[in-house]
This record gives sequence, C-alpha cells and structure tokens, in this order.
Amino acid sequence: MSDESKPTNNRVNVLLEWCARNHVFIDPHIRIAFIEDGVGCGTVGVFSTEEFIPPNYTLVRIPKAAVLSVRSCSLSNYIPFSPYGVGAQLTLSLALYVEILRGTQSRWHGYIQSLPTGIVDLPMFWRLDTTDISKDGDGREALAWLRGTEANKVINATSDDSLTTLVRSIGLPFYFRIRIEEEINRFYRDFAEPVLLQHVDVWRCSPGADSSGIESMPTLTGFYRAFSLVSSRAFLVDAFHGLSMVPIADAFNHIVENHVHLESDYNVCPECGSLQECPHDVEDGSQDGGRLASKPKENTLVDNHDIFYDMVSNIGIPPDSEIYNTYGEDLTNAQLLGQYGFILDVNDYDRLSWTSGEILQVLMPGRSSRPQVLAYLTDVLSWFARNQTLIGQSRLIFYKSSLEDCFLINGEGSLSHQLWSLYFVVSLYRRQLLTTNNDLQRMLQAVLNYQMTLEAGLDDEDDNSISLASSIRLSDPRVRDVLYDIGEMCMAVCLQRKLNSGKPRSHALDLSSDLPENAVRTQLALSLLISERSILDSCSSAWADLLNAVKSLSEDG
Ligand SMILES: C[S@@+](CC[C@H](N)C(=O)[O-])C[C@H]1O[C@@H](n2cnc3c(N)ncnc32)[C@H](O)[C@@H]1O
Repeated sequence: MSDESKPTNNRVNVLLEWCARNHVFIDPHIRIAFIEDGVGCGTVGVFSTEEFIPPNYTLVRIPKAAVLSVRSCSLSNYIPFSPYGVGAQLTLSLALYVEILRGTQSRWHGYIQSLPTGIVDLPMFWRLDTTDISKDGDGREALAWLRGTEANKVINATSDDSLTTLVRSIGLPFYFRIRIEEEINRFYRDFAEPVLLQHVDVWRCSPGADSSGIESMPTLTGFYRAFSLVSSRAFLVDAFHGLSMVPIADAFNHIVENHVHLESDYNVCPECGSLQECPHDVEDGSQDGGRLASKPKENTLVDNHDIFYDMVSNIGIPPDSEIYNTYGEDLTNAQLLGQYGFILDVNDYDRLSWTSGEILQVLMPGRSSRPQVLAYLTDVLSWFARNQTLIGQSRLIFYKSSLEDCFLINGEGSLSHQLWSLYFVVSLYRRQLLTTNNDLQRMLQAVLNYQMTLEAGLDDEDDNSISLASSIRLSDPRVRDVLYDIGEMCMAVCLQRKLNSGKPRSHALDLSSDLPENAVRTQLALSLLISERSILDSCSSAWADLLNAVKSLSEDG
C-alpha cells in the first residue's frame, strides 16, 4: 500500500484539501502529519519543516467564516447561544452533530472527515456500558482506581452555572448537582433530538447524493461523539462565535511550554461579529461592556483580526520538530484527562486540593467550632497577604495568590499558605490560644520565623544552621508546640488521603510494578494515582524531617 493510500494519511489529505477550498492559509514552514502510535490508532500533529521559525510569526490563518459554531452551523436559527461552560459545550455539540449528519452536504465535510472517527476516550464515558464492554471492563477498573483522586473530582463535577441560563432559554427545568453525562443525556433527549427531528430537511441527504459518511438517524451515541470532539478540541474565539471548532488550530497537540497560541479579538459585536462600528453598538457604552470604546471607527484600516483567527508562534521553533499549543495555562493531569483524555508524563502543575470542610472533617469532626476557626482563618489570610515575603525561601509552604479557597499541596509537596494557615488556626483553637487579633499575629509571626529558621538549617548540609536554630531562645515554648501540631496535622491529612484513594486497602501496594498491558484506561488511572501518592509521600517526609529537627532541638534544650 503506498503512503498516500493509507487511511491515516487520508485523514490529513482530506483536511488539507478542505483547507485549500476554504481559504485556510497554512504557512509552508509547517506541515500537518499523522503520527503512528504503534497500536493502530495514531494521532495528528503539526511539525516544523527544515527552517527555523522565528517568534511572532503567523503560521496558520483561519477565516472566521471557516469556523464551525452555533452561529455558523445549519441550525443556527434554532440553537441558543451559550457563552461559556458546559452550556456552550452542549450547544456546540449539537451544531457539530447536525453537520456530521449532513455528511457531504455540510460545508465542513472534509474537516469533519479528518476528525477521530469514534468517541474520544474521555473518563466521563467510561461508565457507559457501550464503551466499556468493547474494552473488557477497563473503564470500570480505571474508575475504581481513581476513587478519591483529583481526577475523580473532575469526572464527577456537577452542573456549572452556564447551564442555568441555557436550560431556562430552552424551557427545561434546572437540576442542581447532576453529573456531566446525565446532563448530556438530558440535553440530547429533551432538546437536541427534538430539534433535529423537527428539521429533518436540514440534515437528511437529498436523493442520489453521495451517501458516504452520512448517518441515517441521530443517536445518543452519535451525540456523545460530537460532545467528546467539542470537549477535546474546541476554542473560545470571540463574543460572537463563542466556543467553536477551529480547523487546523485544533491539530496542535498540548504541552506546558507551548510554541504557538491562537490570536483572536474577543471583543467583537455579539450580534453580528463585527470588530468595527456596527448598527448594534450602544451609544452610551453602558450595556456593551466598553466594547464600543475599543472598536475601530468606520472606514479606518482594520487589521486582519476582523477576518481571520491566527495561530502565531510565541517563541522560536527549531526545524523538524513538533509544534505545540497549550490548552490552558496551569492544567493538571487530572484536568487533562477529564477534558482531553490524556496525561503528561511529567506535569509541574499537578496539585492536590481539599475544601476547608474536608480538612476540618479529618481534624475537627465536631461541626460546632468550625465557624469560629474559619473566622480566624480569614484574619490570618489577610495578614499573609501583607507579609507574603516571609515564606519566600520555604520549601514546605508556597504563597498562592487567589481570592478563592486554595487548600492545596503542589507537585513538589509544598502546602499552599492557605492550607498551612488552616492547620495553624486549628492548632491555636485546640490549645485555646485564639484570643485577640494581636496575639494571633504575634504567634503567627513567631511560628513562621521558627519554621523558616529550621528549614534553612535542614537545607544547609553542614548543619550549622540547626545549631543556629538551637541557639534561638524560644521565649514562648508554645511556638514549638504549634509548629509540631501543624506538621502532625499535615501528615494525618496526607495519610487519610492515601487511605481513601485508589482501591480500598491498596495504599501500601507498589502500583508501578505491574501496570496492566493493553488496559489503557487503567494505566492512565494508575499513573495518576501513583503520582498523587508520591506527592503525598514527599510532603509527609519533608514534614517528618522538620518535626524530627523540632524534637531533637527540644530534647537538647
Ligand atoms: C486538539 S486535539 C489535537 C490533535 C489530535 N492529536 C488529533 O489527532 O486530531 C486534542 C487531542 O490530541 C491528543 N493530544 C494532544 N496533546 C497530547 C499530548 N501531549 N499527549 C497525548 N495526546 C495528546 C489528545 O487525544 C487530545 O484529546
């Protein structure tokens, strides 16, 4: 079989032909290629050719008219616009699905033919018998290993508020806290399928038309495929098209340190997509979020952002290498698995998270004291915001600037300052040291200073600093007690997390020793679990070292 006739290469060829017909410009410095994976599936990626590509270089230029969105699809008059979140994913899935059903009649036929042919293997579909039977129960096994992990939280996340507006606009009741696959089923059954059946004329092929690639009737499984493609490939491009399928931009694979990004001006008219003044502009500017002020006046020279979306290099790209985009700035492996179905071998953004409720459940099972603890926590966090430099050198704590609760351990096993602070407040509460705000701040500063001195000592190989620490005259022995509490609480929470993740009673097993062959989902789940456990272990052992130092100092003195 010649290379050209392989079905895999056809996937790329058909896409390139479609691009040429639809005026998608692909710079000759790059090539789209099929990457064999050795097990027959393979994947598409983008590569540089033999020349170096400088930064700020436009590699792909996609006409806005070529993107597939709720606004541009064949059912645009019947699908409501939903700006973001799951609402946008569901509506775009319907837009894509009608084009899939239209087969050769669709403007996007060549593009659609180049997409993966089955449901992209996302964990949200692992619970479905239809996908799991063909994989010998691999999905059920994988989900059992994911119990208690970050990925489990992502997979079981419930409805976001983007759905409130959407379901109201299409006349469905709003249910709180239903899982994504239930939301997909409900949207399909109550909205997507009825709309498709009311507009059969839009997608049924005309007699005598080439029927290749045309589905006869809409099905829930077909809609799952559309949803999985949207989840793993769509881009939020601007206020008019919203979440969209963007040909070629979606051929780039993901990496943390990306080479390219998509450039688009989000601030266009939400009614007609114009970047220039248009009849929908509101003169007083109060209802358009200031868009009018940023729009070019009529007849001024408008840059290409009115017509194209561009993929542009942000760094120099060496010849003959794969060119990567990034799907999000700090995506963890759990998030990548949930939305895109893959994980990175090493991901510096991995982190473990808790809610304050989960932490307090372990440390203070009685609920009555929690409001008081949380009120003191607020005071501690506002002190931290003013004194963050105090933990600049710490290996055990990092400062996480955020307005939201961030009770985290990062990939290096360090605690977010919020998590450390929660342990600190619980210790003070247990020891009945929570009195005035001044006492709280004095104690906070003293405990942190003591911890930083000990950490510096532990970092110093010749141990001089440990003796330096011993020379610190702790005028208040409670400082040492509180630091000891913090370490013990941290280790208890880590242990509890280990016990409650993965299959029951598996916490002491060496999971890396026999990763199952051919069970791809289980392999992914075990890899995630192993890396979570190693984060917990490195956090616990760093605190154990610190507590040993505290103990030996207190024995000495
Ligand atoms: C936007 S598409 C990228 C193009 C895709 N490779 C294709 O064959 O069409 C996203 C999908 O590519 C794959 N992918 C992207 N980056 C990856 C990576 N770093 N490692 C493994 N798979 C990746 C995943 O299957 C993901 O769902």
